[in-house]
Amino acid sequence: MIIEGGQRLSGEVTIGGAKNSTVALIPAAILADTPVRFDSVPDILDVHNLMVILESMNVHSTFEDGVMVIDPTEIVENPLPSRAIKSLRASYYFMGSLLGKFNRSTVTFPGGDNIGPRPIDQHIKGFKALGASVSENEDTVYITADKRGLHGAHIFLDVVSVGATINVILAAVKARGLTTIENAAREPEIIDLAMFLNSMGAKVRGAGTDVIRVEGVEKLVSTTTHTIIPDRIEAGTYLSLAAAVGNGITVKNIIPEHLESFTSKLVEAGINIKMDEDQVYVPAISSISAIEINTSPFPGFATDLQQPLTASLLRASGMSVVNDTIYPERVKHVTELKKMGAKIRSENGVIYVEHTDHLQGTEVEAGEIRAGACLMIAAFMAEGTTTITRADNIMRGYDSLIKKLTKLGAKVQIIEEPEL
Ligand SMILES: CC(=O)N[C@H]1[C@@H](OP(=O)(O)OP(=O)(O)OC[C@H]2O[C@@H](n3ccc(=O)[nH]c3=O)[C@H](O)[C@@H]2O)O[C@H](CO)[C@@H](O)[C@@H]1O
Ligand SMILES: C=C(OP(=O)(O)O)C(=O)O
Repeated sequence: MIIEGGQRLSGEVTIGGAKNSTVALIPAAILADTPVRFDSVPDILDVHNLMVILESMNVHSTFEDGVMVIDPTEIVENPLPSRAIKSLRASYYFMGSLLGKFNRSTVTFPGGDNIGPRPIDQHIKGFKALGASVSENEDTVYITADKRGLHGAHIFLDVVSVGATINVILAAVKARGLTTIENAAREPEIIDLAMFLNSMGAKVRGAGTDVIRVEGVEKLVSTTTHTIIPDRIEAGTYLSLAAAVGNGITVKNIIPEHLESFTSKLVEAGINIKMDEDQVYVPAISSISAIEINTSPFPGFATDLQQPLTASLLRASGMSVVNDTIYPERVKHVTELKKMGAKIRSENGVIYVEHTDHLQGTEVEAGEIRAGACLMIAAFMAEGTTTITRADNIMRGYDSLIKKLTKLGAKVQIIEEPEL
């Protein structure tokens, strides 16, 4: 990705469907006994890779103008394509959905972002509680239920995990009896998944609270289109961009409640945002105050938004402190920002951001999706040209990115499209 820095950006940007919902909804779709239809599907690399995985199971899908139709009625059990599986962390949701569908699943341990260790012990604990046996061989996980299939169970998650909460819901939705998940994650994407499953006849209650009850049903029949919620992380990224280089930017199609921990930090930094029912306006900013950020599970400040906002904080007077308690090793952006001249350092997982007058365009690497988003914002702040390598990491999760940025007046291009 090549970016010419130094211009102020302005205008409107419309947020797409949430990546972290979509990557759970697509694996969930194979549980259905009918075709399913989603709209507001983001045009991102993760979605195209998930379509490759579906096709390998003879599940045909189409994707046009944000509408995706998935037909799982002819699904067959096949080995999953390891390159596509390893391209995104969320392919681990096929563990839960294949287990729910066929009473067994074999999934290569997925990749995902380079953000530090990403254990799945809580997912495995949940599958075992539902009656499955689990074994691992190198990078493959084999999960099998006995002939009677999965049964409901009481599961207390030892850590608040989005991934484990979703995987247990997927496995439990067709299991015999009642499953109770305690200490469940409360992210909006979990509510979105529950709404989709319930629209097909599932009985998932309590999503959005820390106790979720799933009563197993035999059939899931889709009769409506499920509209995916707006991406709060994409919205937060454009809001960070607006704080960094905006000359008046409106971010449209948001759910303000999903962004409260983030927008309250903007307010704390002295940014005079104007919040409406489903959009937020950020005026041109003359000064930003230093702030402290601690990430935590929803409704706390999202781990996925510490990096984009860190770039904007280089403008702040004084020293900001960013502490990612979810993924303390998620500091890939720090060394790259330094190459651009940023006064920033990380010590024991805590990032210290000092006011930086001048950033210089250079070559930097997007080590993971949100580190990439941070570098993109820094590139717009910098003088001269910045080349971001491994930009495929950014394209994993930002809908129609080049089109949206160009509309705001950005000079940005991708010179080599990522391969599927
Ligand atoms: C709670 C939280 O902020 N979750 C974020 C996390 O979700 P993601 O689903 O990746 O991560 P989890 O919510 O599952 O993990 C949260 C924490 O629990 C730990 N853990 C998780 C599963 C497990 O079996 N064992 C275990 O110890 C993880 O190492 C991590 O420290 O990253 C995603 C991608 O950036 C974000 O969209 C999510 O909002
Ligand atoms: C880390 C992220 O994605 P994933 O969990 O898909 O790797 C993210 O969305 O910031």
